[in-house]
Amino acid sequence: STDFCTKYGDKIECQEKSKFTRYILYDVNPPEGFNLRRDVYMRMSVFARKMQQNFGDWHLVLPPWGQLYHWQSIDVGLQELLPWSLFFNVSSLQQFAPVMEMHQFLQEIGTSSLDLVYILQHYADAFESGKWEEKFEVEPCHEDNKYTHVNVGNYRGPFWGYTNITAKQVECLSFHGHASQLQEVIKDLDARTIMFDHAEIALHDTFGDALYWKARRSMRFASVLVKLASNFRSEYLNSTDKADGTVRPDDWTQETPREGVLGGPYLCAHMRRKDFLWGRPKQIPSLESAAHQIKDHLEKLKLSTIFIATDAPNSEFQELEQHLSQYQVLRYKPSKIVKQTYKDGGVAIIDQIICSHARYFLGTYESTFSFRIQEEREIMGFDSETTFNRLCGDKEKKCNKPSMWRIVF
Ligand SMILES: C[C@@H]1O[C@H](OP(=O)(O)OP(=O)(O)OC[C@H]2O[C@@H](n3cnc4c(=O)[nH]c(N)nc43)[C@H](O)[C@@H]2O)[C@@H](O)[C@H](O)[C@@H]1O
Repeated sequence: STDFCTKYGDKIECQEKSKFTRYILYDVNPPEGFNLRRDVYMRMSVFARKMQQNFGDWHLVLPPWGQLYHWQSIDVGLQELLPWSLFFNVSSLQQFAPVMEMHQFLQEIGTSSLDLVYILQHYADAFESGKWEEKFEVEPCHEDNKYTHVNVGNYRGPFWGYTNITAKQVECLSFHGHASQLQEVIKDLDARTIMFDHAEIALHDTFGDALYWKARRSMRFASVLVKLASNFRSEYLNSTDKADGTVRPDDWTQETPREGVLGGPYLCAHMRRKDFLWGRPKQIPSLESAAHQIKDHLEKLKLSTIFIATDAPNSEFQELEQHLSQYQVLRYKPSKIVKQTYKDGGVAIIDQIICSHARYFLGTYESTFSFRIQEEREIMGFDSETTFNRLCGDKEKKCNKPSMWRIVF
């Protein structure tokens, strides 16, 4: 088979292609938020795992976090080029798929010019034919993009905010199908470093089966965030893993199916506000109505403590507190040092961890932030009735419960 050669000073070393380490990189449509990006990661990790199983030593490079629209705090320093280890346990991820951080990739590869970038795009007629057909093809770009051709074999682009990364070739790839189809796209290429932009266009290979859940279970949070959440639970919510029945093995591969987990003696409501107020006006309750709904649940559950996870400004939180004055209403307020170290993403994860341990969870309609909490509770073994619930809009006639995506081992 073809050899790959690398130049070290004036020496050239060649190796058989199948034995050479090769790298897949990706990025996502800029406006997408943190929790949809986690979903895209799952698709890409399944794809990279299959590449490694079927076609040699392929690795997935974790795209650094940064510049997300929702990360608006100004008192936390730059929220750019953040490694995955700030939020997730990377060794856990590696037990599912061959992933590495960007800084490790840059160290290993010793060059910052990627061989090939594919910008995924939908087929122009993707939603017209109604016929399901997996296909892909290099085509002219349908829309403007942020890659510019500087000179032959040299493109500049966003590249997660790295100004020193460039690409040798950039193509638009019309794509329709599952992430695994990307195997067909690259398996016979000679490129060593291939990036997919707009990776969200590739769909999950399978949704909700054991492999999907393995990828999901491998996404353990960074242990320091778990610790910060545990400290808050024990200090303010009378909640410990031992008492709540949520003790888990450190290693996710050792986790087994569980049922009927109790959870801490509090209700958690994830109250998505901000852009959802105008994006989903019918399904987002007023603060007064949210308080009423929460009260009803507290009474049924005979609980008196409520934890609120929200992106709402403090003034809205205080108004909600007033409507619920006979109960204990809590919100996680990070210390300055926690906020500066773990930033908006880390604080959001701490909120998610606290909610995932509650006796009962109320989410927000179509929020991926709520979906990720639901999955966490499925993994831990909560009864689905305590998990798949949501706040309803003030005038919503038919307030359907969220779809139940039950865990499969
Ligand atoms: C309509 C879509 O909605 C999607 O939002 P949705 O799924 O809720 O969920 P996310 O994609 O996570 O985006 C919401 C972001 O807002 C902050 N946020 C939301 N809720 C909370 C909370 O309870 N606590 C804390 N600390 N932070 C919160 C957090 O930074 C989070 O990543 C957007 O990502 C898409 O771009 C799009 O706008």
